[in-house]
Amino acid sequence: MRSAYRVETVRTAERELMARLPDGALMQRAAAGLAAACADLLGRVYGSRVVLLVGSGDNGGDTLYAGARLAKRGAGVTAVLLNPDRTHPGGLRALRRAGGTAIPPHRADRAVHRADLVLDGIVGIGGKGGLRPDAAPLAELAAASRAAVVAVDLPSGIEPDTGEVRGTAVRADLTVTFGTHKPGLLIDPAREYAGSVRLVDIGLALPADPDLQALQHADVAALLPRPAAESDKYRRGVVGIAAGSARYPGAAVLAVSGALRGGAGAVRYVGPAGDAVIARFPETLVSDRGPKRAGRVQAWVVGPGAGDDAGPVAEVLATDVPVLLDADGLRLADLDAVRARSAPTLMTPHAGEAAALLGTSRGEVEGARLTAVRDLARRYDATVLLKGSTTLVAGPDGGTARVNPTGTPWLATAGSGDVLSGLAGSLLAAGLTALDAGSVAAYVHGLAGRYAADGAPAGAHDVAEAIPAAWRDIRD
Ligand SMILES: NC(=O)C1=CN([C@@H]2O[C@H](COP(=O)(O)OP(=O)(O)OC[C@H]3O[C@@H](n4cnc5c(N)ncnc54)[C@H](O)[C@@H]3O)[C@@H](O)[C@H]2O)[C@@H](O)CC1
Ligand SMILES: Nc1ncnc2c1ncn2[C@@H]1O[C@H](COP(=O)(O)OP(=O)(O)O)[C@@H](O)[C@H]1O
Ligand SMILES: [K+]
Repeated sequence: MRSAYRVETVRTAERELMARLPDGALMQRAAAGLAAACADLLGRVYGSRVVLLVGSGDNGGDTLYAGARLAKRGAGVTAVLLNPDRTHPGGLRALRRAGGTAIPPHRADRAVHRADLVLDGIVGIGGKGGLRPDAAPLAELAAASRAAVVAVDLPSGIEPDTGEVRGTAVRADLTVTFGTHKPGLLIDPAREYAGSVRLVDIGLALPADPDLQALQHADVAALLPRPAAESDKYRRGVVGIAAGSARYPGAAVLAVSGALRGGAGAVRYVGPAGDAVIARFPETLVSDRGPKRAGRVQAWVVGPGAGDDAGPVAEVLATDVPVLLDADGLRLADLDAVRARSAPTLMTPHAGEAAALLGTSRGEVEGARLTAVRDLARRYDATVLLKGSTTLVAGPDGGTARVNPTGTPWLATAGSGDVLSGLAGSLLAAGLTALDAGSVAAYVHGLAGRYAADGAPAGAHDVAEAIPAAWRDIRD
């Protein structure tokens, strides 16, 4: 499990640790880890040209001490001081003692241009909003140089708690972060500014419940349903798919294709696309008499390709089993009916659908995904999986949210969301909680997407066909 904590929590943990350690010890741990990561990146430290962009807080302090360590190993180190009078005094002293030099921002051009490595120590977790006007040009200089850029703790200018980028921010090749990941490092758009992320342990004791978690192979493996010796198809769970329409029969086929590979013992299809479903998947139990009369299921998926027929959506919402609401179903569902449910509801909007539900724009949702997914979960009293370049899952209780670490932009292909909804519905029927079903489905689907595409375009049905390989890979 990879965990991320918001700034307030990090600050508390830092205070507690600092109270037990000699002055400056924590900063030395951070600087040592940072210098080691820079040395790895440089390959050869001796003779390299390193430029430090130094703001007036402790983020600048870390950077100066790391610069001093690199200077001692023979690097030529130049610090650009944004605010010379308020620079971390100990850090600056250490750098000078090690042979480094300091220059004002108006002389930064030439130094950055010639650098092999630029360290961004402008601002860390003390930052708010995009970079200020005096700092923004330094981010632009770093972007224009051929140097590798290492962000110290986080790329200056991003919002650490949310991953929003509201103005100019530094674009890094590598971010060396201290103590714990910050949510923003894992969520687009900020994630893109961070490059690859390396965590340096500084000994923080953090609470049990992080703000954000990314499942990894072992976590997913432990959650995947596995038939026991005495299983039968009903005990493994039956998933009902109420999807497709005369106009969009393919959505039904794709949702079923995901459901058949998601661990339920049987898939029941209800709707007008039964012929298309049976032609492709003869193992499906098909009915056209509506969800209420379809027979017992352990979870429903409703909405993909449903068109404008609100009837099945209302029928499914009135049941007492878990329901996954997707696509047209999101638009057709009555807010009060969702809120009134006693069994779990999992909603799976993409950014456009989330924006429509929240009464905002797609851009707003994509710029502040964590805020959007949490708002929706609270408003609908449901678990929400927000799809896109970063997939997030949040429960209605405001507890730990999940961020999906797998996936590929090749998944942005028509119908791949239908496969995801079938897969997640199947996991719900197999007994996973809504949060686990959503995050496990996103993980497997993201991996299947990578296998299916393998660097070339793939269709949604290819993604469904790659699910068993992804599953096996996770299991092994
Ligand atoms: N507190 C601790 O014990 C430790 C802190 N560490 C470092 O300390 C950092 C936090 O230090 P601080 O609390 O001093 O805060 P920062 O150094 O992150 O930021 C504060 C400085 O940035 C300026 N600033 C704020 N917003 C800005 C913006 N939008 N544009 C430009 N400048 C802006 C402020 O005026 C202030 O001078 C961490 O990110 C980490 O790098 C590490 O040394 C580990 C230990
Ligand atoms: N840029 C992207 N990077 C990674 N995954 C993406 C990206 N864009 C979309 N996806 C994924 O592709 C799938 C598309 O689902 P959706 O938008 O519902 O499409 P459709 O309605 O055509 O099925 C989702 O799993 C989503 O997370
Ligand atoms: K920084």
